[in-house]
Parts: sequence; C-alpha cells; structure tokens
Amino acid sequence: MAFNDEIAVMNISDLVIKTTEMHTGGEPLRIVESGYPKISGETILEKRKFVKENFDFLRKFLMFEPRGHFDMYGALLIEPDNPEADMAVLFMHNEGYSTMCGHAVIALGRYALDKGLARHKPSPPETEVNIQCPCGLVKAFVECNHLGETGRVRFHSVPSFLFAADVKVSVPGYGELQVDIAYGGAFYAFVTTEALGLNFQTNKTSEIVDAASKVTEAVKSTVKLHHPDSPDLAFLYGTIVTDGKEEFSQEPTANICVFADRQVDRCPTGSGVTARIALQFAKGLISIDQERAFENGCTGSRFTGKAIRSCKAGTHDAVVVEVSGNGYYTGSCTFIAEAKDMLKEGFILN
Ligand SMILES: O=C(O)[C@H]1NCC[C@@H]1O
Repeated sequence: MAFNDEIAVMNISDLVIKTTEMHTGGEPLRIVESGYPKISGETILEKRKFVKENFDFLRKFLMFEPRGHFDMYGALLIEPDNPEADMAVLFMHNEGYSTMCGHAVIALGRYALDKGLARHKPSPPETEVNIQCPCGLVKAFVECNHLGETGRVRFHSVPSFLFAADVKVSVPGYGELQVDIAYGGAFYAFVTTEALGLNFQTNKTSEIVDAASKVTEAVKSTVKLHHPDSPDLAFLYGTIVTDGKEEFSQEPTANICVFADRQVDRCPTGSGVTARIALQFAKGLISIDQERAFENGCTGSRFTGKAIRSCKAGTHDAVVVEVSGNGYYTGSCTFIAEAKDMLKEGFILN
C-alpha cells in the first residue's frame, strides 16, 4: 500500500484520498490509506508536527463536513521509525492531532491483519500487531479464528500514571471542584457526575459537554503538565466525567469523555480507560490483573481494562494497562474535491 505518495500538491482538487471506515463502540475511525503528500520528519513526533504545520487543511477536508462531521475521528497511516512497529499512525480529530487513541488501536489491529500490513499473518487464537503511536509503541493482540477471520482486540498501553490527585480548580458555574489528572497515552482530567450535579441517565449529552469543557479550560489554566518523554505529550486532551465508581467492582462503571473541541467520544475511550485504571491503581482501588468493565455513558458500548504490570514513566510510578474491545468495518471511501466547489476545503458548525 503506497501511502505518503510523492505528490506535488498543486491544490486540494488534485488529490484523491482513499480511506477505510470503521467504528469501535460507536466511535468512528476514518483510516487514511493513501493520497497524502509526502510527510517529512525522522520521528513520529516530528512527522506529527510537520503534518500539523503543513497539511492541516487535509485534516479539515477529511474530518469536517460535508465529508465528515463535528465528532469525526481519523487515523493517518505513516511510515514507522520504530523497527518493532508493523505500522505507525497519526490520530486526528476536530481540533488537531492526539497522542493516543485506544479505539483507533482496537480498529487498526484488525485492519492491519486484514490488509496484510503486519509482519505476522492472522493465526489462532490471536496475533500480535505492533502499532507506533505518537505516545509510543502500543502492542495489540488480535483474536483470529482458523479461517483467518479477525475479531476482538486487546492492547497494552504505554506506561500510564496518576499525574495529580484532588487538584482544586475553580470552574465557572460549578465553583471549586476537585479533579484528578492521569495519563494513558494522553492526559485527561477526571471529575464525577456527582461533583457536577449531573446524571448520565437524565441530563442531555450537551449538558455533560458544557460542564466537561469548562473543567478542561479551568485545568488548562491552573495546572502545568509534564511528560518525561517529550513536551509534545504534555497537554490536556480532555475531561472524562465518571460515575465515581473508582473502587474495583464486577459491575461496569460508566464514563463520558469530552476531548479536543467539545468532541464527545461514543466509546468508553481506550486511552481514557487506561488513564482511569492507572489512577485507580495509584489510589490502591484496584490490583494487578483485576479486570473491570467500562461503559460509555451515552451509547452503552463497553471496553474491559486491567492493570497488567507496574513500571516507571520517568520518576512516576506507572502501570501498563490492557484494554480490549471490538472494532467493525463500516465502509470505504474515495474523497475528491472539485476546483469550482466553494466548500471544497470543508466546514464545521460550532
Ligand atoms: O479511545 C480513545 O482513546 C479515543 N477515542 C476518542 C478520544 C480518544 O483519542
């Protein structure tokens, strides 16, 4: 598969971009297979910076209307620079480029095997696919049957950790709240429905989004984040509103992730589940190999998650977390733009 072809981009109407469309727990994934101009950079973080600075008009072309929508999510396949990786990916959404995306890894695990992009062929009971993400190398394990059909995917996160607990932030309309901040390949703030006076069953999604977005802005203006690997990883990706059930239980716990520009995750958020488990482990609320079910508070879709081993992330006590879920194909597209189309670059209604 030829991606990042050598294309001298005259203008957007010269491009033909091919994608495979999937979803994981209801969260879309537009896998960009070909049609992007050549991407410069030695490392994946350099490539992420190059794409952000030079080809952001293509993110908008693919994520925004009329080809996408406010809550669209994408994965641009690029050449890996990690020799262990079968593939490398840049994640994109309505605001920019994230550093980790669990729902995308779950879908890409299947996609990589089905498209012959991995060094291993699909073989029962499961086959490993190594995916290089901006946060690091993520190992995926893809269920395969004797016919070579792929199914459920589990992945092992990068070292994940509780960054700060019980941080007091002043949130307009909500007063002073206590939030936790944790890293699961991306940084999230965590707040409960109870603290916000909200309820997943009775409040509208728009009310959850408004509250979570205010928390995100308050934390961004209060807390300076740091990641030992790179300053490119040290930004608050979003806020995850939870049902507050942090103590281990066989019962599922629900959360809704609001990330990027007020974007709502339709799935339980793989990187968010990772960060949440790291938080629960750090607080002594779960132990290694205690598996929990995580449910999206809107769609009811579920992932499972468990801490599998302790490790370090710089000076942080960290854990590797295993998250599993199912990704499904929804179609494939060929995107073009006509020179005379006044909306050819795409648009978004805020
Ligand atoms: O599952 C995840 O980790 C992603 N879903 C959308 C927001 C996150 O990047």
